[in-house]
Amino acid sequence: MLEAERLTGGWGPTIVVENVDLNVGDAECLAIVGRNGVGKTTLLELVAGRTSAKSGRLRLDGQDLVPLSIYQRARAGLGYVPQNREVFPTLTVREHLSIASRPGRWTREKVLELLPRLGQRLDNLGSQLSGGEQQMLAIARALLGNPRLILMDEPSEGLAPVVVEHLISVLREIISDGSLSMILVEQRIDLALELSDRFIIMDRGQITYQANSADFDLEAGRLPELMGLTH
Ligand SMILES: Nc1ncnc2c1ncn2[C@@H]1O[C@H](COP(=O)(O)OP(=O)(O)OP(=O)(O)O)[C@@H](O)[C@H]1O
Repeated sequence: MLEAERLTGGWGPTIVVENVDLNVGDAECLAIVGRNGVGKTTLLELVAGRTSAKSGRLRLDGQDLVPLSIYQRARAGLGYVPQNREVFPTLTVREHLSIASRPGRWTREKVLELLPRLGQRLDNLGSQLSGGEQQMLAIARALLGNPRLILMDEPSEGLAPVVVEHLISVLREIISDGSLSMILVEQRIDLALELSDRFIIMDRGQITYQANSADFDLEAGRLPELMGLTH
């Protein structure tokens, strides 16, 4: 459903992501892991249209995304849960949810069933939410747009262990629902492998390794070397 071919881009004149080939299938979860600063967020931002590609091809269900704006890409079926969550401090939870809503399988009722805590916070402002609640709101907002593909940037970052446990079960439910595909950028490798079908390792803007998540033996201890942490 998503196909990137030799995707290259970055910020201003700086190339951060170079010649990346990426394929995500229907209802597939692809995890992206790698050291800090290797370009994982930039890759998601290139897909979402928050920065433009210098070269390469990018298609969603056969539709060329390259000429489309951020909003057109959202309408074409891309959802985004950004690393900094982008919750508006002066809008209520209810307002966040109604702005995001587009018709489809993920209705407000279905989303609040998955995230009941948000249902109790509907009249609270974004600024009154905990970090975990803000993350759940960012996920709820993306789901309500009824995307074909959801891009998740480090959802577990900064969350307390008990909240991460809840997040894992929420992400598992979203994936097993089978209605969308996911690209998950995640620092927690154990979590990335547990949730994804396949994973890729990025280093310095390029894909340096990929494998099926279920086949990868974390205990074998090859990861630091594969991630370029040993030199
Ligand atoms: N919005 C932005 N504007 C300008 N430069 C950016 C922006 N986002 C990232 N960069 C730069 O792109 C390079 C790659 O960073 P990026 O955030 O894509 O890596 P990452 O692998 O996601 O790292 P992290 O795990 O720390 O989030 C860095 O040099 C960073 O400073």
